[in-house]
Amino acid sequence: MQQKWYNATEVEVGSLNVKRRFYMETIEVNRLSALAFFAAGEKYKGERYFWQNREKTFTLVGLGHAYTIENNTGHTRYDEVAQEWKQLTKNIVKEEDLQPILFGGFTFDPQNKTLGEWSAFPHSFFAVATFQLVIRHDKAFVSIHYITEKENSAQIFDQLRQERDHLIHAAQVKEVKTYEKPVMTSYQEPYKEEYLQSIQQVTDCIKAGEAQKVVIARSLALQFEEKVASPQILSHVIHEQPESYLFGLEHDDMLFFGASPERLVKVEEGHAFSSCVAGSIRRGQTSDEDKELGQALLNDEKNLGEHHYVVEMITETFKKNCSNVKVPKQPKLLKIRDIQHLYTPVEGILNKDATILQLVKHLHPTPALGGVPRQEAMEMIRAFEQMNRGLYAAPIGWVDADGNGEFAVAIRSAALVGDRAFLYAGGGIVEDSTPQSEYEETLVKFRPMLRALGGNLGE
Ligand SMILES: C=C(O[C@@H]1C=C(C(=O)O)C=C[C@H]1O)C(=O)O
Ligand SMILES: [Mg+2]
Repeated sequence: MQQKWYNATEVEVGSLNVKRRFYMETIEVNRLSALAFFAAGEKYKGERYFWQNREKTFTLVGLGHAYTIENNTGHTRYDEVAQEWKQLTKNIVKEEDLQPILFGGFTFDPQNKTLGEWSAFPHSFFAVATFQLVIRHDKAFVSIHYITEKENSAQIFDQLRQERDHLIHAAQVKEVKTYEKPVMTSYQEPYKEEYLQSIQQVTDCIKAGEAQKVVIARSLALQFEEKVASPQILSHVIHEQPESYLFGLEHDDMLFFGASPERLVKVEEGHAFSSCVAGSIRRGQTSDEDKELGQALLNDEKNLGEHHYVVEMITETFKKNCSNVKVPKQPKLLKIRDIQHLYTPVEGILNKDATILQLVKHLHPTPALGGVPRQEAMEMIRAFEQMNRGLYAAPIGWVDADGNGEFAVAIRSAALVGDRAFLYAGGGIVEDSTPQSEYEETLVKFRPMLRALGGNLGE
């Protein structure tokens, strides 16, 4: 077991300029199960997270909060998080695999005042984990982070080391535990009529020239026989949705989780990447039918319209923040288990003064989840949707202290609160949208999380 140790560094954090010491230690460990590591941290329930990138080359698990950055401000929230993170990490020694990671998300819309399952959730919520597991290209590292105002912390740190060793031991299992799916006792589509009507109304507004595209979403409400545990759900999310970002973020009694195919932004050593994912059709029953559906999607005016707005906006944002911006002229197909989308990757070289959190600030919400023009679309979403999106359709992901990081758009997602779950899905409404087909599109988009939760929609 290779062991690396950093001396404690003293950094000043927060607006009060309290002197805090930031202790960290990282060790490389033999292969272990990320899910078993998450489950072993039961003691930290409410303060855990799980993340895996689309390519499955980077897995991140956090147990316990060494430090959190939270705020409830509006447009300044991105800069505030960036500022506090910079303060916290400015004096630490940085190496790729051996540095603290900040994981969390920004809610979809701080101006939405609708009450519900998200009422207690901060509009920015990020954490540095007490125990952080990183699996990168088959190498696993476990870090302890301890941030304190106390002068003498040697004893506490020793206790954390013991705890870490237990967690690692529990996660180095030969066979990962399998979990049953929860037993669902009720399935509801709240405000279904209002949703169908809103699609008509939004389409009418678009025809009247009030906006060009608006993404309207709705939720499913599920009830289970008993409380559902986070590892139980994550085990099914992991196994059933291999082609996506997988994420789970606990906050008090809630687990927000999902499997999203959509990258908002990734920054790696000065290169920035985004993806335009908009326009949808179901998968075929046979490979011939699947190809036909894909071809139909690539040539469908309505879906090309939905897609085009996203490409235009992301390209424009990249041109303001990057050089060498590359965007293919035609979308490709992105095929995932239940659905196929139109997909256009965008990339560039980040300008010297640009950062990943700035890109998140400018990109969110893209017209894939908000609309065009942005402000008008956001107002219509606030007016028509009978829910608060919380982290659904919002940026979720991580940054390190070097400015690398990745954010997914948290779609195909759900919030689990005790014995209840809320699933979210929507679609891009344009001039020629119809309520019934949009409704059906949301049913397809609910499928992955519904399946993970033990339900199905007549598949
Ligand atoms: C809004 C969602 O997805 C977005 C809307 C899409 C569409 O309308 O075609 C496709 C992908 C996403 O950009 C969702 O999954 O809830
Ligand atoms: Mg659509």
